[in-house]
Amino acid sequence: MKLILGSASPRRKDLLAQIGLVPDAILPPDIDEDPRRGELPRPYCARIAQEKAFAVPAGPEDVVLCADTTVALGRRILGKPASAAEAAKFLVLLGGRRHEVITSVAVRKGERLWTRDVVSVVKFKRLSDDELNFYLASNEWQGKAGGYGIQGLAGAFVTWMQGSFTGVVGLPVAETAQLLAAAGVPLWRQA
Ligand SMILES: Cc1cn([C@H]2C[C@H](O)[C@@H](COP(=O)(O)OP(=O)(O)OP(=O)(O)O)O2)c(=O)[nH]c1=O
Repeated sequence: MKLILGSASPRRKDLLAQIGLVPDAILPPDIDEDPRRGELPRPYCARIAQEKAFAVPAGPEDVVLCADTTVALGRRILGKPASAAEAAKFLVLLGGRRHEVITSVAVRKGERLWTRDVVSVVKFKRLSDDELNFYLASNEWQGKAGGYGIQGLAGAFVTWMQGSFTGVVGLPVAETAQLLAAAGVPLWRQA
């Protein structure tokens, strides 16, 4: 049995290491992440995590771990911004209000699938022009859902949150440990 992390995200690798797990292989999936017309954030996020899990090549006894993180403002999905201008638009939308961060985790062994959606709520302060420009210049918005990373400079914008901090960063470690245990991955074993 091999543990395969199906993710190009360095955060997911680090969060897995936080619970003492080093994958035998890292095989990032390549799937179409465009939302379907009218698709709501949570079903979208769950669908993408599952599609990622089935897109990773693995043997019948191997365990594949994939996740997707989606920022949702009401029914609206804020994905990874394609440009600084789009990141600016997202950050202005997020300023002064609450939004949801959903991370869906999918663990697959052969045809069996274990899944979990972890929903957190994050509140941003209203951003001044200086804060916005400083943040955009940092480039920390790149490759992150909603155009920010709570674990970096944007942590200073977060006045309140409820849920799973590790979930917001990309892999909710408590729920992931449960799913992996269900799939038979040995956890809490002395080296
Ligand atoms: C909201 C938020 C997201 N993110 C990141 C986590 C994810 O890496 C990224 C959302 O994109 P994802 O599509 O979930 O993941 P990814 O493209 O980085 O990697 P892969 O699909 O190969 O697993 O946003 C943070 O790092 N901090 C945050 O506060």
